Amino acid sequence: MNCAFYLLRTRYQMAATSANSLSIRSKTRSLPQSNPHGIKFNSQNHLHYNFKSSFLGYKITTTHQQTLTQTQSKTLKVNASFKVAILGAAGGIGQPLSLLIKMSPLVSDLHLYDIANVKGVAADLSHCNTPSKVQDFTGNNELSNCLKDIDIVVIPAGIPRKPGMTRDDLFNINANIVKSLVEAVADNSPNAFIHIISNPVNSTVPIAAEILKQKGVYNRKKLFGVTTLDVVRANTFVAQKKNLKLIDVDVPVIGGHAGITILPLLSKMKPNVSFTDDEIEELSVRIQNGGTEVVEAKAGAGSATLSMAYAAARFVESCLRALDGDSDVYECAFVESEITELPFFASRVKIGREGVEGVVSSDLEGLSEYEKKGLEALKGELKGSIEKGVAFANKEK
Ligand SMILES: NC(=O)c1ccc[n+]([C@@H]2O[C@H](COP(=O)([O-])OP(=O)(O)OC[C@H]3O[C@@H](n4cnc5c(N)ncnc54)[C@H](O)[C@@H]3O)[C@@H](O)[C@H]2O)c1
Ligand SMILES: O=C(O)C[C@H](O)C(=O)O
Repeated sequence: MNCAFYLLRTRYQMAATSANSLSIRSKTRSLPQSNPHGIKFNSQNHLHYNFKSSFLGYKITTTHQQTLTQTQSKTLKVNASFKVAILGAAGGIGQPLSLLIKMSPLVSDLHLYDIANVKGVAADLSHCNTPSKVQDFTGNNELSNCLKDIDIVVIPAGIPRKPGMTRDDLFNINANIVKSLVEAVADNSPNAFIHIISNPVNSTVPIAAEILKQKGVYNRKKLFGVTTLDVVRANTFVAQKKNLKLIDVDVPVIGGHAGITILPLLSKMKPNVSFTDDEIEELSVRIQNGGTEVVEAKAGAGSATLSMAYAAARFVESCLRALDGDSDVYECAFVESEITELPFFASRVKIGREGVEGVVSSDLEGLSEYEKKGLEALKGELKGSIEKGVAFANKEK
């Protein structure tokens, strides 16, 4: 099975640390390490790497890399020891995401939960000869079993947009779905990393935080709004526009995940590329409207599912690497943050075994005039969405 996934790997130096908030400043920064790769599973479930590369960007240790350089081909034993649960696994995102996570060599157990049609999805997926054991769960009675001893919970449950809708139009239905699922996560896997995909992310993440607080198990380091798709889109659109090798392109995207709250930082991208003002405007608007572009093309049949599954799988894989002890994992995510005056903000974060170890605060320094204006313009909308989520979670306490 050959797949092409990309690893974003950057190096930063920790500048200041405190118990609750780390600030990371970029000092030396390598280009993204994005290696297309070939991977095979043999009959013992050992992985056979064809190149100096790995599944979904799983980073091979230096020792392994040296060995691989010498032999060009080597069988590695990878410890499949992490348990992942997907809530909303039978949906448009849930199904391809489940497949991508089923391919991960780091996952021992894959728990699929949905209110409908999940049995067939799990039966189908379970025939793939990759390490993880797949189990299906449905209905409230099975949710707690689904969530026992889970390391990462991914939540794509909820309704998608139709043309003409904003993400905020999904609030009334999805807020309740996220609330009830996060309550179950709090009761059954309070130490898990939680990845929220359900829109509107700018509100559903604050809802999740409030629910976890009410349950007395909130750990700000382990709650993530998944904004990886914005980065994936930015990398793709910029590489196309400037005729760059995709493997080299790394565009940080900050703020939130809706309209103007999505702020790509073209001045901070790698490689260092110059843009005309028109190019900056055109690219920024396209990245901000990427979701709408797909919603309109699907013409009522939903929103991005395949690219979202790809992006979410990349984020899960990064967190698995962090849990597995990789100390060099950076991704953009919407997290509780002190990088601005807003309580939640998407930026690059360093992820470790215990979750967010710090935010890359230097990304907000030295912004272009266009980015500075964009940053100020997004704050009002993002603040409103965060407050709406917090108010919802606390209204019936
Ligand atoms: N964060 C992002 O970048 C991003 C990108 C794309 C889509 N999304 C959002 O992801 C969500 C899902 O999109 P989709 O296209 O997969 O939708 P979908 O309708 O295809 O799938 C949603 C799934 O959730 C299930 N579900 C509903 N209520 C549930 C509950 N209480 N418990 C468990 N499962 C439940 C449904 O049965 C369905 O299988 C939407 O809210 C969409 O806006 C976010
Ligand atoms: O646009 C949407 O509604 C789905 C998602 O948030 C996206 O960015 O594709």
